Amino acid sequence: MSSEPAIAVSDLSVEYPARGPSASCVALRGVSFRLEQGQVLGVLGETGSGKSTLAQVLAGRVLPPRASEPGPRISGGEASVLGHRLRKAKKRDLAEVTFHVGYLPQEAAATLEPSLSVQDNVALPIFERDEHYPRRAAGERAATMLDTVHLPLSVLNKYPYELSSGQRQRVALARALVLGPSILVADEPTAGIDATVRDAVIDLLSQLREHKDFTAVVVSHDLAVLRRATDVSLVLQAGRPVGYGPIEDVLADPAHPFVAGLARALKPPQRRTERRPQRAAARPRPKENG
Ligand SMILES: Nc1ncnc2c1ncn2[C@@H]1O[C@H](COP(=O)(O)OP(=O)(O)OP(=O)(O)O)[C@@H](O)[C@H]1O
Repeated sequence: MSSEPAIAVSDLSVEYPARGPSASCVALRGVSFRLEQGQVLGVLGETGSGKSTLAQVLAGRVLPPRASEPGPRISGGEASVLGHRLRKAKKRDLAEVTFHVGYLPQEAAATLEPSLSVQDNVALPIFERDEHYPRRAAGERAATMLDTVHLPLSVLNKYPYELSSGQRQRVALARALVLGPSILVADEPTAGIDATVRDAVIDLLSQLREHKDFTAVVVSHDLAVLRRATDVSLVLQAGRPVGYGPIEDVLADPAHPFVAGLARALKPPQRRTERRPQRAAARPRPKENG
C-alpha cells in the first residue's frame, strides 16, 4: 500500500476571480491538512466560510490556469489529490481527478437530469467518459449502485420527479459513486431532507466508512453526520481554519471563539448546580447625565 496521503493541502488559498462588475473574492486562506487513505474528513463552519469552495476544489472542480470561465482558482499554496497537484493542473489532469473523486454537490437531488430515468441518471458519468460504453453493462452497474445506497431496483425505470426527496438524494449519491471513486466529496449530504431519510443517509455514510479503503470529505453542519461518519473535522471561519481534530476534541477544547460558540450551541443545557459568575448588573450603575 502506498504511503501517499489521499489529500494533502498546504497553506491553500482560493479565490473567485473578478468578473464583470463583481470584484474578486478570496474564499479560502491558509488552509492546511492531510487526509490519509481510509479516513473521512468533516468540514464545518458558518455560512460563507468556504466549505463548498473547498469541496469543489478537492473534487477537481477548480479552474485551470488562465481559464476564463467562472469558478474557484487556487491563488496560493497547493492542494494535491491522489498525487495530482491542482494549482497548475491542466484540463487533462483535472479530468483524471474528477474521474477518481466522486462529487455529491450541495442540493445534489436537484442536479439530477429530469428527462432521464434513474438508471440513466446513475449511469450518466459513465457515458460522459465513454459514449460507446455498452448500455447493458452500464445498466448493471447502475443497478449495483442502487443496491449500495439501499434503493429497490423498482426505481431504476422511474424518473426523478416520481421519487421522494430522500430517494433522489440517494440516487445522486449512487451517481457520485458509480465510477468507483477513490475519494467521495459530499457537500451537505443530509441538508434539506426529512429526519427519517436523513438517518438513512447517515447510516449509509457510516456503513461506507466501515470499508477500510473509503476516503471522503463530508461538508456538514449536522453533528450526527460528523460524529458517526467522520474521523477528523476541520472548522472554517471566513475562509480560515479555526479548528481541527476529531469532532469531540474540537468541541471540547475550542481554541477559537467561533468553535466555542458552536460547542455551546451543540451542547445539551448545563446543569443548574454550576456557580454562576457574579452579574455585572448587580453593581450600582453610575447615574447618567441629562
Ligand atoms: N461562484 C462564485 N463566485 C464568486 N464568489 C463566490 C462564488 N461561490 C462562492 N463565493 C463566495 O466565496 C465565499 C465562500 O463561499 P462558499 O459557498 O464556499 O461558503 P460555504 O461555507 O459553503 O457557505 P454555505 O454554508 O452558505 O453553503 C463566500 O464569500 C461566497 O460569497
